Amino acid sequence: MGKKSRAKQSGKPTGAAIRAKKELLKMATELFKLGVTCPSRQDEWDYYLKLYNAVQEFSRRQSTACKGITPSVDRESAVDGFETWLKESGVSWDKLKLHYFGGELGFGLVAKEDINMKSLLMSIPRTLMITYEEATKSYLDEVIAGNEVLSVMPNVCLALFIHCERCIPNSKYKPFIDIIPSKFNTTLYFTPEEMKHLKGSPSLSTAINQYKSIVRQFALLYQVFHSNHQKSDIAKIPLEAREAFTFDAYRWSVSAVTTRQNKIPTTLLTAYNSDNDDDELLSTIALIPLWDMFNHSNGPLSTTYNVGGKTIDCFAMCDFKSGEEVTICYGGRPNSELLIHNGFVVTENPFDKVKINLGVSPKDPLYKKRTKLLQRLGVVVNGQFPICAMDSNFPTSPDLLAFLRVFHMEEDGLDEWLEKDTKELPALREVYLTGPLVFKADPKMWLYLENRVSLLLMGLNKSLDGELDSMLEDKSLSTHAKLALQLRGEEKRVLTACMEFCKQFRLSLISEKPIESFVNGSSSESADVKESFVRNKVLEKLIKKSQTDEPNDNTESVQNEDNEIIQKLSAVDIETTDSINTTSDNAVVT
Ligand SMILES: C[S@@+](CC[C@H](N)C(=O)[O-])C[C@H]1O[C@@H](n2cnc3c(N)ncnc32)[C@H](O)[C@@H]1O
Repeated sequence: MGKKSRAKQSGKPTGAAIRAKKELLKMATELFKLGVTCPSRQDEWDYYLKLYNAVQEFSRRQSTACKGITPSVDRESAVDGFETWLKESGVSWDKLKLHYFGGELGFGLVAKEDINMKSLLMSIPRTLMITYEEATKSYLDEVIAGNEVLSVMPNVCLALFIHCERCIPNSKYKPFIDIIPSKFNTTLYFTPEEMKHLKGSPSLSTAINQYKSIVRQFALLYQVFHSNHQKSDIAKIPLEAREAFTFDAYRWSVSAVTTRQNKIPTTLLTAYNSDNDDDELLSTIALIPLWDMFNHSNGPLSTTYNVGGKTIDCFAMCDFKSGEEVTICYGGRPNSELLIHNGFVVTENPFDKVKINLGVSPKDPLYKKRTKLLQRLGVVVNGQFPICAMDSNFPTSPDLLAFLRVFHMEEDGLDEWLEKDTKELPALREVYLTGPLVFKADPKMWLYLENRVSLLLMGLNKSLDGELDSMLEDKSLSTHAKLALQLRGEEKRVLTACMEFCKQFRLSLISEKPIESFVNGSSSESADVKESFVRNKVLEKLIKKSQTDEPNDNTESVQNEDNEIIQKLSAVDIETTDSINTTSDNAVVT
């Protein structure tokens, strides 16, 4: 008998298997290095393709070298087992039944009878939930405590714990895990062909950053599992979970967390002062069976945590007719977050926001003074500011207004505001200003924002060409591609409304009171002419730029232009924190 077959028979790894594992470990190190790279905005698409291909290559090698596979269960056949498990655990949900809607929605809950607003729909005991606290008390305890990433990232721990429980055949959570979808529509599941439909949207960078974070976490955890598997903290993690730790398995658990997790109070609650309003200290994250089968629609939050009974209690957020789908509200999330973390987009979402990058250039001669005033206002000098859907409010946030006003101040204005008492500073955050506080530069500020937003719109419109509806009906496009297009369509709606608001607001400012200093000694009529000249000049340059660049963030290279206004159109690269950015404040009111 040869060496190879003897090794096979004894169950010991062969030389080839050892070499393959070493090779994978080396590749994981490279993947990690690639995952910590920070590409510039211009390079991010190429970077994403490189990272995506590296992950594909890793997965291909891993699937031939390793025997571990994560179990995959058909959801519909898991329903009976799930319902029996709920019944045996004493969960009562008599007014509802599970229903499979198919398509994007998957499962949901339907009313078995007419339901009145505020009636109790279900109570789920804490003992059935998969929580971060449970993970820290499990076979993962030592590795969580000893690893610098895991010890500070509960959502990563929860994802890892779910992965492990999914691999353990006799897990107590098996009936729950079996009913979770086997695939998701989060952007982690997008191919580059699908992701490319996000080009032009500011959400592309966020989606790429999210992908990058998850690759980095995967590569790190792979190394932890495989570089020293004899260490006691690693050895106690079930072998089947370590063997089946693939990128596909990790993105599944991450997506299970981001689409289904919620905050509940920590069991350490009594250890803290109950007056403490630091939410982070008081809450932990959990996957809540059955409650996580509710789909989302807008409405009031209607779930509470019952401290005495240790249950989450969910109440009807409105009346529902028998046979109607019963939904809850996941909270006020913008569409870009909904797509990236939850895998869906809401049409005319009143909580929608589109982020724009703004920053004061260090080359600005007034950089120090602007920075000082922004710091006094508690507003970032370089950062992302949201443009909000007009449905519920103004498109601008108070911070954005304050930033823009400081950004447009002349030196004497900056000096004046720097001398003011802190109590007076909030005026800079107001949309409407009256009396002596009217800012001379406000029309210029609204024009700037209008230009900045029209620039984003130009990027969004590229390849959308006003034909969104027909594109969404195109049967050759995948669900993911359509979700990306839908997101861009919604972002376009938000930005168009904002642009119109800026224009109307500026015109009303100019028409009510000609502002002399807006342009040198001019009347409001010549101010308009000058404005439109400047605007056209800005747009002309930006169009030129957007024709040669990736349309993601069109402002970056105009930073060095000599035109005063163009010079101010600066953009910054913001690295998102290392996180799996989970759904957090969905609906449990603690
Ligand atoms: C907490 S789960 C709800 C149950 C889920 N439908 C299932 O089949 O397991 C959240 C997921 O449901 C889907 N979903 C929820 N509300 C939706 C909506 N309004 N439109 C489209 N999909 C929705 C999304 O895929 C989301 O990630």
